Parts: sequence; C-alpha cells; structure tokens
Amino acid sequence: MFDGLKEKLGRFKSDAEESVEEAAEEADAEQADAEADAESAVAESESADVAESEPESDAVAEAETETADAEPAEPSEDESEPDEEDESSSAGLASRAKSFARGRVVIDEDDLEEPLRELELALLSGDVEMSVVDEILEAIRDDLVGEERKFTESTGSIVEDALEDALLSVISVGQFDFLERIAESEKPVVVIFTGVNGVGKTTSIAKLSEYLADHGFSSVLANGDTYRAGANEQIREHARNLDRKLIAHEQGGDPAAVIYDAVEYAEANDVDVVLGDTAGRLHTSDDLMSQLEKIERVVDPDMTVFVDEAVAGQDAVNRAREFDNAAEIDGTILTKADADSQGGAAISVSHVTGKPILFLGTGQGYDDLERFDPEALVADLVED
Ligand SMILES: Nc1nc2c(ncn2[C@@H]2O[C@H](COP(=O)(O)OP(=O)(O)OP(=O)(O)O)[C@@H](O)[C@H]2O)c(=O)[nH]1
Repeated sequence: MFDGLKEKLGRFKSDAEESVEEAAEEADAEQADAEADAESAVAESESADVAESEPESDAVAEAETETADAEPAEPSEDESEPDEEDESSSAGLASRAKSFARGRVVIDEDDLEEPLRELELALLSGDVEMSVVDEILEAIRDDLVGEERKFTESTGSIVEDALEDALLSVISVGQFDFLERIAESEKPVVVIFTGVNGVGKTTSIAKLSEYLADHGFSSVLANGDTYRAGANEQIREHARNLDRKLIAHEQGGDPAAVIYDAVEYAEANDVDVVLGDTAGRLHTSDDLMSQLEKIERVVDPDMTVFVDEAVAGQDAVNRAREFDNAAEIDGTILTKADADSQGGAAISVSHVTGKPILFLGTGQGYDDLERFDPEALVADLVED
C-alpha cells in the first residue's frame, strides 16, 4: 500500500539529510578556521610577552590545553562502531558526531531548496493536491529552517520528525472514532453512503456491517440504489453471505422510502445501525442529488459517508470536494488502497474536505477494511 509514496518520501529524507550534514560540515570548518585564527593571534601576542612574564605564559598554555580538551574527539565516535563498512556513511556519522558535540546544526533555506523542490515534484506527480503539497513543504520549512537550532538527535531523525509532523498536519483532520460515535449515538444510527458508480460503495457497506458485528453492533442493510438494474441483486448477495437483513424496494422506487422502512425495521427489532446504499451519482446530476436531499429530509441521517477509490488519485480528491460542497459529508472511505501505490488521495482528501478519512478498503474480502489511523500510516510511510 502506497509503496511509491514511501519511496519518494525516503528519497527526500536522504537528500535532505545529506544537505543538512553538508551544511553542518561547512559550519564546523568555518568554526575550526576561526578557532585556529584566534589561537595563532594568542600565540603571537604571547611570544611578544614571553620574555617579560613567565607565569602568564603558563596560563596561556593551560588555556590552550583546555581548548584542545574541549574539541570533540572525532575518531572515537567511529571507533565505537567498528562494523561500519561503508566509508561514506562513516563520514556522515563523523560529521553528525561533530554537530552533536557542538550541540547545534544550522539549516538555511538554501540547504533544503533542492530536496524540497524534488519532493514537491514527486508529490505532485503522485496526485497529491497542490494546496496540500504547499502546506507540507511549508510545514517542513518552518520546522527545519532557522538561524540556529539546537539538536540532541541525529540529522536523520530531525528530517524524519519534520516530515512526519508535516504529513500528520494534513492527513489528520477532524478525526473521530467511528465506533465511539456509533456507541454514543441514539439507536438506530443511520449512515448513508454516497459517491460515483463502481468505486466500491456496496462492497464497503458489506465490509462495514461485518466490522460493526465484530465490535458488537448489529446492522441492517438498505438498498437506496433504486436506479440501477441489478443493484438489488448485488447487495442481496452480500446480505445473504453475511446473514444480514436487507430492506429493498422495486427498481425505480423512492430511495428515501427504502431508508425510512429500514429505520422502522431497526427500531422495531433493536438493530443498532442502518447502512443505506444510494445510487452512484455525480455531484452534477441534479435529479440524483435531489434524491439525496430528500433522504436528508425524510430520515435525517446521523452520518453521510463519501466513498471513492484511492486509485483515482486527483479525481477522487476533486469529487470529494464537490460532494462535500453539494451534500455535506461527515467522512470518507477510500477503497482499493491495496491497489494504490501513489497515496495522493489518502494524503489529500481530509485536508481538502476538512473531514476525516474513516476507513481504507484494502481488498475484496469482507475483512479487508482498516480503520484509518493517521499516526500509524505516517509512521509506516516515513520510518525505515
Ligand atoms: N481491490 C479492491 N477491490 C475493491 C475494494 N472495494 C471494492 N472493490 C471492488 O470494486 C468493485 C466495485 O465495487 P462495488 O461495491 O460494486 O461498487 P459500487 O460503488 O457499489 O458500484 P455501483 O453499485 O455500481 O455504484 C467490486 O469488484 C469490488 O470487489 C477494495 O478495497 N480493494
């Protein structure tokens, strides 16, 4: 899942780390030069004074010994890791060790310019929404660039932490716990699913019914897709497989009436959740959008969940925005994440809609539904 994105983020991490280490090395070299200059100035003034004042020359010698002691013993850091095979990586460690010893790394915007430009192109080519890319880059810049930063970690983890924080800030939007919401709401809880044709709405409803059952909640399925021939049969098969009650009307019936009947059934039979399918539609199809409005009026659902496929990338992001504008959504399920390498929709949808991604569909089986966990996803994407 999202392997292409992980690879791109990994490339940014190593490029940025390299740039930061180069900057640290330069700063060290400058400081070493400055110290050498200062020492030779002391030595010159000392040789001028030496004939006159013996004790003072001792003091200078002592001071010099102290300076030498204060210098970090570079090789000892490497000696403690004799296994280090790769010369370039041991050079990296040595420079990091120097930066540690001094307790600071100074990162200029220039140091990050190239890695950030590469990251921008990589994210855009992976279908991450442009405004989301801008926000990620801005957050990394704000985090890393400074006149002088004191660090107690390696440059690698500095970059990794900045990247994690930046991704989390765009992915983790309005997150709420779906099961908690179900548990706390008055029963039956009515959840309506919407989105375009063929993205996996009906399959996701079946998966969610199974997920709810796994967590102790009963559910009834309602087929509000009275538009498409074959829709009843498709959802009926899921209901049969899962041994769930299905409420359905004839093709061409009123979807609001179907969902209403399902709510009545749930009330009469102490069912916790009504999962209402609707016809696949574009936000621009006026008659179908007015059906959604009628469902809103008639049954006043507790949640409207937008479903789209992760593999659709930027198209899914655009549709999420448009659906949210047309009929306010409470969250998103992104299906087919198992087939998506780029992760553009997963990174962008929450930020663009201001509503959380609730679940990822990760396969065709009923158990292939994962609660969307921003921290875990970001850690998986960023950490080695
Ligand atoms: N690999 C994979 N396939 C999925 C996933 N979710 C759904 N599918 C498949 O996507 C196809 C379409 O799913 P449906 O549930 O029929 O889609 P829909 O949005 O209800 O379609 P309409 O009823 O036509 O609007 C099916 O073959 C599903 O098995 C997923 O998370 N991963």
